[in-house]
Amino acid sequence: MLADIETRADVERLVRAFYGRALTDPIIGWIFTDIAKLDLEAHVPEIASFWETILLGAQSYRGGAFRPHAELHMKVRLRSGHFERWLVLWRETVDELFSGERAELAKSHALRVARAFHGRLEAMTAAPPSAGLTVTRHGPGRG
Ligand code: HEM
Repeated sequence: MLADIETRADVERLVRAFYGRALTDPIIGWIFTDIAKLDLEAHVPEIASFWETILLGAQSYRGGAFRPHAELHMKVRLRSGHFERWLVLWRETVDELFSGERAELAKSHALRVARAFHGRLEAMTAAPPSAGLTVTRHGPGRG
């Protein structure tokens, strides 16, 4: 039986394992490697802090997670199929490594964030910032 997510080291292991899949994925890999040119070593501490804050109550994440996705969306439209794929890879990675309450929360929270991101991106596409809207951050800053 697998253990639950307990420490920041666990969170980092999860995040690294996820990117191991995501970066080579035939559906979304190119977005990270060719478009965002993701610097994984710079990115892992940020995203680990995001998940540590949600799963372990660490408050180590400073917020603003939506912004890089809005920037990405301007270059290459992030569609629901991309988010669906992201979620499949995330769930597979969580289930492969962990089991328990926090593992479940990691999956359910990802679904909520993916829906929120996608909804905001679609709204942006309908009325892009160049049409007079400003991209702002709402809520507690974790979205
Ligand atoms: C198709 C879907 C997605 C793509 C292509 C994508 C891609 C990216 C990229 C390229 C970055 C920026 C890395 C950087 O330059 O620092 C990023 C950051 C991030 N993403 Fe995503 N992402 C996706 C979905 C999600 C979802 C569903 C979540 C939520 C669970 C999420 C959470 C984050 C967080 C927390 C950051 C860090 C933001 C920061 O630096 O503070 N992403 N993502």
